[in-house]
Amino acid sequence: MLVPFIDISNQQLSVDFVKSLDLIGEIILRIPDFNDTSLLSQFLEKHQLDKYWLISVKEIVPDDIENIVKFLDQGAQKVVIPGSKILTSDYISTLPADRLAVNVNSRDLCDEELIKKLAGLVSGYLVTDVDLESISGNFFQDLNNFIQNVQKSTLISGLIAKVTVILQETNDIKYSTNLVQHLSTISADLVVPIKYLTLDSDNNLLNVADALTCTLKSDRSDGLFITVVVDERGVALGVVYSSTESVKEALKTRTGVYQSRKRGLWHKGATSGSVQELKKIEADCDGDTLKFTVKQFGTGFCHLNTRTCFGGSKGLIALEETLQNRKISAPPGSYTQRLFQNPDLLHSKIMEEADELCSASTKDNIAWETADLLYFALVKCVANDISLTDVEAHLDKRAKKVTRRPGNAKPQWDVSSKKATEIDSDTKDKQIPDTIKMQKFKLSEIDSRKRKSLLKRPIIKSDDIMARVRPIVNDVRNKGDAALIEYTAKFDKVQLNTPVISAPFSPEAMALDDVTRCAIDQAYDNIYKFHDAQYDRSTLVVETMPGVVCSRFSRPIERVGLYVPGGTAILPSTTLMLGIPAKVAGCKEIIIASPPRKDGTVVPEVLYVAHKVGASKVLLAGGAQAIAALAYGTESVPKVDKICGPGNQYVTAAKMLAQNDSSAMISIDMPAGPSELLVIADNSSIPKYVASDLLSQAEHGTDSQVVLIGVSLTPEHLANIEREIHEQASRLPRVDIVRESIPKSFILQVNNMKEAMKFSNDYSPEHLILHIDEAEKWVDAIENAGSVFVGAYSPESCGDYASGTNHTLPTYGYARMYSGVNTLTFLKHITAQKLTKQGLKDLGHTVMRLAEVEGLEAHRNAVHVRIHDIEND
Ligand SMILES: NC(=O)c1ccc[n+]([C@@H]2O[C@H](COP(=O)([O-])OP(=O)(O)OC[C@H]3O[C@@H](n4cnc5c(N)ncnc54)[C@H](O)[C@@H]3O)[C@@H](O)[C@H]2O)c1
Ligand SMILES: N[C@H](CO)Cc1c[nH]c[nH+]1
Repeated sequence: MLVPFIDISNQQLSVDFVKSLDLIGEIILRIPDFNDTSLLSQFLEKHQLDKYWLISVKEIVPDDIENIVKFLDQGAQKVVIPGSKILTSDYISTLPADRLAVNVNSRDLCDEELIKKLAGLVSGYLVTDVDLESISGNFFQDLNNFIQNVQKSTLISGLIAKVTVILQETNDIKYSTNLVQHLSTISADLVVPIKYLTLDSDNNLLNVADALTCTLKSDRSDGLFITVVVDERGVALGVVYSSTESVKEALKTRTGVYQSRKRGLWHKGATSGSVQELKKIEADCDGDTLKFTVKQFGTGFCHLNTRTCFGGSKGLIALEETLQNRKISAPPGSYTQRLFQNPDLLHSKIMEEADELCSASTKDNIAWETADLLYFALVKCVANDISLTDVEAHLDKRAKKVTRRPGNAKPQWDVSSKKATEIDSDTKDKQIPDTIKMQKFKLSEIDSRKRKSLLKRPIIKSDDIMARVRPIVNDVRNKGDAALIEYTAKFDKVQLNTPVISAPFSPEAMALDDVTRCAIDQAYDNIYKFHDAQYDRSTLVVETMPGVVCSRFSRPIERVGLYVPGGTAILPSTTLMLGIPAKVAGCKEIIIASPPRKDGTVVPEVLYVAHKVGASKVLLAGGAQAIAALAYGTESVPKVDKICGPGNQYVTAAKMLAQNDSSAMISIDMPAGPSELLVIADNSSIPKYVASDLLSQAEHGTDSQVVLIGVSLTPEHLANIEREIHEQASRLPRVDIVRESIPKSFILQVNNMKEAMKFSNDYSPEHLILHIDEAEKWVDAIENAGSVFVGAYSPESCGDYASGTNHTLPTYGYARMYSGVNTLTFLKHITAQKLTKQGLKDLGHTVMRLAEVEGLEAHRNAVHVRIHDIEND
């Protein structure tokens, strides 16, 4: 292996070059004097090295010791000190051995006594004064013996010894990969002054990547090195291949560059934007695998747009990602966003959680409280643009300190000096912090006004929303694509070059793993079957009286725009629910609109479905701006005839505005707003199923509303459902949303099924689930609901994704008069009639009389002129 050597008095160093050298491992820094700390501080400030050893030009004197400790505290990996000093200084010998290295003159290699004495006191050896000639002669054998002795003696103390060799400076010195390889056969590293190193091709200098890879071996026929890629926290992102060429490029650019087996040099992220900043390249213990540590940007490492090739994140990384997303755009009413905006609240919560953690005593409780505290602490970090990696860098830095602080508490926190208050851990454990619960009412105890208010949904301030949406719609109408791009940058924080992707879509952009693709394919087939069955392609023909034949046939709506929400959750399932009926109906042009991801792309699942349903374009925009583009058209978005799909209040308001503007010539499906669910449950219900169903809709948004009607529930049964709600909710990744939506939702206790059904029909829920005995028997009693789920094994999630029914349904009580999206949504019906002479003769007098009643003479005459002819024929 190669160890670069830098004399820090050299002012000419290129910062970029030093940064690249820092990627391959430890660097030895030579400082003029251990007594002078300022030069090193300046150097480190400029170069920010990760791992370095320090050696001084001047002999060490007793006064230097304090500074040596300072250097170690500051982060030096090892300080190189002559053996005589280590053995004679009481203080140095107490410093940790893994932070000390010794310089050994090549003449002393055979001094076994010295090696024995130093064993356990140091972990690094710098063999000096080696001349190039001797390295292939006897000296090599001596060095080999020395290394074996060192390894034996240090092994006992549990240390890993590193032996490095530095050559005497001569004029004609030439460093080669042969020399590096030669030394590596006996586990010695070659120290090379920076002036002999290069990242380019220069025959007189040693290329750093050549020196790094020359000691590696590949067990592959193509000679490539298996390369594990990890993030800064050591989490594996995936496995790729490297060659000497790719390592050269990686070191030069300090980015993730690999060797693709098919396509040659592969600059990771060059096309997807998911680039990597290179942090470290290391070889494994037996030199057949490389490890690249990187900072990953964009959607992630995997081509499937997940963070890693082994799936998404979890634990603290997942929490950090969620918080960072919330900071960019949080759902309305998000608790995390409230914390971002209110430092006082965050301060109080951190203090409160720290206090609760101190009082926690059982394992579960301690874990619970620690999780709470970590959450609030991380909110504070993210609010101030501090990452987990930054926090860990501090921990690592602290771990390098050799001096320890006493660690006593500040007086105001010193509980040992105060009279400790006994905490009854039993009571404490029973208090579940922030219970997530619904409001509760009994039908028999509320008056009609209260009942009416329970039937209402939260009031939407539609004037406010309209006032916000109108200028957006007008802008898009007047300025087209430019306005679309501008609003996407404003609301979605994405800068697009073009707002539209046209079919055929690139296979890479819709690449999915097999499991996801199969799931989508099965859902597609079921939804297709159910929607195809709804399409009656025959013509309806009725002879209303002899000679008068009326008919009706359907035709698809030609151009449709399908809105797929993407604010708080991206919904490929909505793409299925809208795209399939449009395809079944035979719409000629299908355009899908959905807010883009942070990297400006569309989710591959959405694109895959867009491709399956035959969409011609995907519009990368959300909210009112997307609806306006579909309604009026822009340079790149064709105007459509009908817009379908759910969305937030801005989407719904824009749909209503467009529908009311006759110049837009547009129709919409229905006002589909925030998701809602009503569950009717009796004592035969299974509490954990009931709770899971309620939460499945409550997690959609802070404005989602769920209702539980309990039919003569026993107090125990109701308590079990409530406990399940809290416990399951607390484990959800979207608990922040649920914490807002559940308290706005309610449980209503009734005495019998008749009362339950009456309330449900009056409420007209988007989804209705029957968790009751003999559930099918009650289906006949349902008058109003968007979609019904019958019995314990029909979770609403099945209708959301894959059973076959549609999930775009009327909310807000509109189920009273609207149906959910279905195949007919994308069809229009045309009627026709044919009258024979006799038919007209028989019907004509009725028509003429009615026209006379209405005073419409021309109508009457159109019949009269014909009847006159027929009668005079
Ligand atoms: N009823 C149904 O069938 C059904 C199905 C699925 C989803 N939903 C509902 O759809 C909704 C989806 O909402 P969403 O927000 O996640 O996604 P969305 O795609 O509807 O809205 C996101 C867009 O809103 C716009 N926006 C955000 N803040 C804005 C502001 N301050 N001013 C103007 N525009 C702004 C942005 O352009 C953004 O792209 C949820 O309420 C969910 O319950 C309903
Ligand atoms: N439940 C939503 C309709 O209100 C639809 C949906 C999409 N993904 C999951 N659920």
